Amino acid sequence: MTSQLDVVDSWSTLAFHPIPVLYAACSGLIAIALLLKYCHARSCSVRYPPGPTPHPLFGHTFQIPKQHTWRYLEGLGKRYGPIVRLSLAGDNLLVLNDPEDAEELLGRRSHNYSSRKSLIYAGKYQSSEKRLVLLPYGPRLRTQRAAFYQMLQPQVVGSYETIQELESIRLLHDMLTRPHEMELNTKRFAAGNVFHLSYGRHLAHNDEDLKSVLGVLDGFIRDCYPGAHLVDIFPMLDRLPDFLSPWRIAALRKHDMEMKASLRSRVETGDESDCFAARLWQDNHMNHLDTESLAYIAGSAFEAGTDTTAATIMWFVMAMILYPDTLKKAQAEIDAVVGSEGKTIPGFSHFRDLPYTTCLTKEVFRWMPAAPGGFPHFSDKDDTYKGYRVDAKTMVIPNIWAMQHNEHQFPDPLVFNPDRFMKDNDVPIGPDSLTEGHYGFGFGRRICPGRHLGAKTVWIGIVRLIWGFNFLAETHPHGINPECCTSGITCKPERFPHRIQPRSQVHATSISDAWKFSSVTWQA
Ligand code: HEM
Repeated sequence: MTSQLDVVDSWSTLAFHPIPVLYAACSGLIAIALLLKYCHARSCSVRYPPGPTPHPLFGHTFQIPKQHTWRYLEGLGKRYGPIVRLSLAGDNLLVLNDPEDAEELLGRRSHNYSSRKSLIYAGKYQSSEKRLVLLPYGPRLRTQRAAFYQMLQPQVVGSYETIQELESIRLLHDMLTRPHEMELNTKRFAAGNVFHLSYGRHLAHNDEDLKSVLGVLDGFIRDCYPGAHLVDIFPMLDRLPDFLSPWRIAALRKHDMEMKASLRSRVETGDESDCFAARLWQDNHMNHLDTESLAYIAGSAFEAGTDTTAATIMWFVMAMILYPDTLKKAQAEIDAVVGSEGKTIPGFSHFRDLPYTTCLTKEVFRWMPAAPGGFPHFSDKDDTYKGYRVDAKTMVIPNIWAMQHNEHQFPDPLVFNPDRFMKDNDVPIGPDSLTEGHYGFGFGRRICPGRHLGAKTVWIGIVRLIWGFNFLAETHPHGINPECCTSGITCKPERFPHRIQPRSQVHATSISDAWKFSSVTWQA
């Protein structure tokens, strides 16, 4: 009989015998090899999304055009399918041309797709990593967006209507007295609204405030352009000392200037004013934001709200010249509500009586989106989607242009046709509906926090312009081409020949009277 001790002994003898050891080692190696093979097979079955063949060194950097990139990306979508992969200056890009994919990745999977690519020049130094638009996903972004939400949620936005109506009287007056400065008039209107809401006072009449606001804005947009600063392409340049990095000193100087300008506006605003900035400071016991973050929240409203709003109104003017029947139909609708004599200017109280004009506003957002290429989101972790592999740190581009010019959802997409929103239950019921049915305000946790305000600003501007003016082509309308537009984060029409005329002398007098009255109100 074998004792227990013998069994243990025989195991140990067996264990150290060379043949079984060799056997065990071989089986281990075979298992590892099989595992590797399995992993490899798996990684092969999860492939990257399709796209054009990249250059071995530069990827697609020199294939992607800088002008009207969204149209090129739309073309890739038609060729390779709605999800396209590219690489640009060392970054992985995932282009989404279909809203369903954007809603899944940027919406339902937003925990992974809500960051922004970090920018050393504009983000780290110029903004001290506190500028909302550039913040990566995390606690700081959540706090800043919560503060924004407190100020810009639909219920609160209702209380800004008086300011929006006042500022739109200025727009009417500017179009009456300076019809050739359409672009500047729309920018003054857009910036004026956000300035008034943020700091409780209107832009100076001599355009000094406007020029400084637009100057900061243009500079910041340029600083964020891909490739604008070498350090954002080669981050190791950030390790160089200050005396070899003049760009760093320049970025820090811009930061100082921005802080000083914001502080000046804050001092001029005062605590008692009922405006965005004053409320932010008053409610800060809830948000616990430092002074720089507070300054950037108010500043972000300008950066993101001025160009987008102005561009939308410029596209509206072009649409009215190219599609005069839609203008006539909207004028008839407005006249039926406020009278055709030109004595009563329509306002927010008429919203529910103006479904066609409201659909016309939505169609402007769809026809020529102000941010056609979307704002890129940035992913934090590896993911798989529809059998495709999406690496961590991929820049995800929601191509709003392609989504809003999709034949299936929007037949004849290049045609400006407000009736497409007048179908059955789609007739607008409240101001919230302005942001629905199109994708012009982005997606998921980074969706535009100013959309309710921005959409209503555009609406009141459009409704009142339709009420008061006719828009005519200086030459034949065929000379006006919506494809002639700027390229960048926002897209607006290049200068086009146009004439803006009051509909009648009574309309003109009503505008002048309203302007005199509102100037008194402003000074009061
Ligand atoms: C017609 C007007 C406007 C349009 C078309 C528009 C469009 C957009 C779009 C497409 C985005 C990017 C969303 C994304 O990343 O998915 C965005 C972001 C943003 N918008 Fe607007 N916007 C408008 C007006 C405004 C206004 C009036 C404000 C402020 C008062 C504003 C504040 C912002 C801010 C702060 C962001 C950045 C949000 C973030 O990064 O988390 N926008 N907007």
